[in-house]
Amino acid sequence: MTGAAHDDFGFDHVPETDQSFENALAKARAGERLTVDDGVELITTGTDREGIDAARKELVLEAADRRRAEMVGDDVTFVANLNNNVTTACNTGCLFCNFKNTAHLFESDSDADHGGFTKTPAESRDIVADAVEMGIYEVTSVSGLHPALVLDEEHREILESSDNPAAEVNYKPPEAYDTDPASYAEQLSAMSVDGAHVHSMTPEEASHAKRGTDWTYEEVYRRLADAGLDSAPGTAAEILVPEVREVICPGKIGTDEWVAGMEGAMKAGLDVTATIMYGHVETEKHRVLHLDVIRDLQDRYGGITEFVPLSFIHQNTPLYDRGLVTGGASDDEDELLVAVSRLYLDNVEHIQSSWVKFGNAKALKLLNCGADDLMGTILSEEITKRAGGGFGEFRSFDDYVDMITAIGRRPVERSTDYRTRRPIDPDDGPHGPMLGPRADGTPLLDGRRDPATADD
Ligand SMILES: C[S@@+](CC[C@H](N)C(=O)[O-])C[C@H]1O[C@@H](n2cnc3c(N)ncnc32)[C@H](O)[C@@H]1O
Ligand SMILES: Nc1c(NC[C@H](O)[C@H](O)[C@H](O)CO)[nH]c(=O)[nH]c1=O
Ligand SMILES: N[C@@H](Cc1ccc(O)cc1)C(=O)O
Ligand code: SF4
Repeated sequence: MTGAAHDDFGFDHVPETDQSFENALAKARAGERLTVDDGVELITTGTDREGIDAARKELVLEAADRRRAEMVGDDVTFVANLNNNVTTACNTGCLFCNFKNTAHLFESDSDADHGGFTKTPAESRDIVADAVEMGIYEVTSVSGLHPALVLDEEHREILESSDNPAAEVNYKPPEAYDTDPASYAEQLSAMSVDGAHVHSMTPEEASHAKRGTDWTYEEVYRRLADAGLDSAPGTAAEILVPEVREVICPGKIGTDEWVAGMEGAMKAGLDVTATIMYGHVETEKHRVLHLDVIRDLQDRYGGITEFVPLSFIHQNTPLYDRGLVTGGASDDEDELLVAVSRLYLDNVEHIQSSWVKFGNAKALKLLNCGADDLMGTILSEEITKRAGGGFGEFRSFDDYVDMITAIGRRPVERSTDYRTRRPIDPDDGPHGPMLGPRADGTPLLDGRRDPATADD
């Protein structure tokens, strides 16, 4: 359990099972498909005891580490990428998020100093072009749901012909704002510099790109793919159980809609990732129910390239300010979440360990608890930083090689879809990217270290 008094929320889903820890562990070791009850036993280290049992935890971590080695071997992958968030303007009001700024503050007649930003497509293109020149393979772009953002001009016409667009569909024309973000199509096309892989449009953003129309998610993602989208991030997942979403993100799309969005992306031929954002008000049962939604989706479509555990960063968030939580997940909880993700998601190959959320030391530890991927260089970070995280905004290739070889594993540069992989010889430095459209092995950051990372 995390820093929340679960009783306060009156949740229906509590960690009680008809299974024993020993049975669940035996099934996990044998590679049998786990039930929700099995998952709950493993993630709690047994519902027959209060708190986490240290010896049992080690057994779960060991089983997950072994499963990781069998499924994907000992390589640790990472991608040369850039985060380019287009705008922080958002009215959705998620209580775990401090990335957003209320959209009316961006209007031309507001003189409030909101501290956020909106980029034009030309600005996005320049930022991405610089990073592509440095050698990145992928640009990841996730943003607030700016009321002026539309899928394309046809979408804008539909929204502008609505009688009361602001109230009905969260649309305001670009003229109302200081900066015009243009359309998703224009932003995606601007970021497709020299064929860089564009990883963007979460199901929440796709829902925004579809508002006020009768388009299906598949059609929305097809249009976005035509504009330059290559794969979609499965964020906005948070915890895919309605009673948790009601507390932490009542303004967001529901569980079924999130699944429909992901299905639409996969039907449109795109790869997707899947995430969990945990360590706030949810119980261990909710975590496992979430894994069950992801495993079921992957059984049906098979397009999920990786699962990304995002540990809640609490410091500057409404959930913490309002006393709904007193902190985030403990180290034990992070380790067990990663391990049980590996054991439960028998159909997802890659589990990501995020240095942004965990810091270097814990991110490396998690590579021995079931994870096999260490994310990307990202070069810029806003979501965690604004929430109060302190693990910096980038990692260089030399950082990656040092970290991964320090735990006795082999560093491998990957493409977003993991199909292209380049093992790196640690002795042949300095190291730089080779897979991006303009990459030639020159160090991305010529030996720079992120000041925020010192010795975490
Ligand atoms: C900030 S949103 C941007 C994209 C889009 N607005 C959406 O909600 O999908 C992307 C994701 O960041 C994650 N996130 C936001 N605040 C966080 C926090 N305080 N700690 C950990 N993850 C967070 C959530 O999982 C969220 O879905
Ligand atoms: N886990 C975090 C990520 N993960 C996404 C990766 O950087 C990459 O885009 C993906 O693996 C597809 O190749 N990104 C963040 O900015 N912060 C994280 O915590
Ligand atoms: N946006 C997420 C990270 C993320 C991005 C892309 C992904 O495919 C997965 C996760 C965060 O920083 O919290
Ligand atoms: S998580 Fe996304 S949708 Fe929710 S408030 Fe933050 S930016 Fe907006």
